[in-house]
Amino acid sequence: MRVLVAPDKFAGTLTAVEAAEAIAEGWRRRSPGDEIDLAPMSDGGPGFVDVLHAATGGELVVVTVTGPLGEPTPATLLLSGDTAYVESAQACGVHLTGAEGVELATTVGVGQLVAAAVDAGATTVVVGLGGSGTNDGGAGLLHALGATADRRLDAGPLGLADVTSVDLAPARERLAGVRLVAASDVDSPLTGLFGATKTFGPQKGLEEGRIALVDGLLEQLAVATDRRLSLEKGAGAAGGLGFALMLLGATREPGIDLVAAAVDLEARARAADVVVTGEGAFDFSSRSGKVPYGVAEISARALRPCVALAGQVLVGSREMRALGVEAAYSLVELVGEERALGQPAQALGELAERVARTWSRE
Ligand SMILES: Nc1ncnc2c1ncn2[C@@H]1O[C@H](COP(=O)(O)OP(=O)(O)O)[C@@H](O)[C@H]1O
Ligand SMILES: O=C(O)[C@H](O)COP(=O)(O)O
Repeated sequence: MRVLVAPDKFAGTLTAVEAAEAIAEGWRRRSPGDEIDLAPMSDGGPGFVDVLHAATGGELVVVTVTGPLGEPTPATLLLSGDTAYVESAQACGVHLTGAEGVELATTVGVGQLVAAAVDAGATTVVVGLGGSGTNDGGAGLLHALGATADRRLDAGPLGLADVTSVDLAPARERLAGVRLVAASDVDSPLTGLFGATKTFGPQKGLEEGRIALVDGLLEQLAVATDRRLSLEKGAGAAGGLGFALMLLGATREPGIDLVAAAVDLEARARAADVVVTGEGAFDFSSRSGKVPYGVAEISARALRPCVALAGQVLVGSREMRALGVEAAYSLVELVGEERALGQPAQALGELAERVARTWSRE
């Protein structure tokens, strides 16, 4: 039988490519006759450029940008015809900010990446969003592309305090003739109960007691620019980078859909008998545009069952089936947290071997 293996990264332990290989390796141990098709995935977060490059080729160009806390940081553009793909996490990822950085961390480097793509001749720039350690409403990106304001746009959310006017014209001019796409992994609005700060601030190290203040600063940015756009789905992706890109005319596309189209996932799902997806933590946030949910949806369209392998499974079976996933299997449950985190590839292989016992017909 044929198995399509299409996982996301397991954040902090395995890239999507490593996860796919580990699953395949374990599956083959149990069912060596099965044909395995590897399709590592991304939803716009870490791995976005690698996964697209592996699937579609193109030229990789390394540039040095300003990291979220000001340090020089290498990042890679993928140039494919007149389209450039950039991954915001490379320039402002949570791995670059540390626990206390978020209030001062900036997305300047993401703006520099976009500028480098335009300078390289791209007329479409697709910005992958997700896995960020910043929460500046994308103000740094606006700054890097030439926008000005009566407060600092390049000093994280705290720099925005009492901002009342932002001149976007120079940034819009810089991008004249360029189509911008925000490939987002979540559909949160910029602010409020379901906004970037409240939902994703804590995972970036923002203290509970600071959420209202930082959310208020992003609200000031919205009022000074375009409050209506701040309510759009995806405006809150990557700490509000989605919003800043929309201010510059970007259209929003779920990153998972974009990657799935690039790797021709639906046709590959049709050619398979079962689809295996996965990610570090399979939780309810997986619902909003994350890889397992997107892969499950595509599998359903292809009339194929989809199962998920995850570091931790944090949804009940009813929610899981609502997500279109037939069964979800947990690394931590099989081997315990220490081994799951310490030997992730081996542990994932073992889990895949078990899952093949149930799902392989061999
Ligand atoms: N090998 C692993 N074993 C157990 N849990 C893991 C493993 N790798 C990652 N995780 C968990 O997954 C979390 C990250 O979730 P993930 O779904 O990969 O990314 P995100 O939700 O940021 O897109 C980590 O904080 C960790 O708790
Ligand atoms: O804030 C972000 O970077 C994302 O849009 C949500 O974060 P996650 O993809 O790391 O969960």
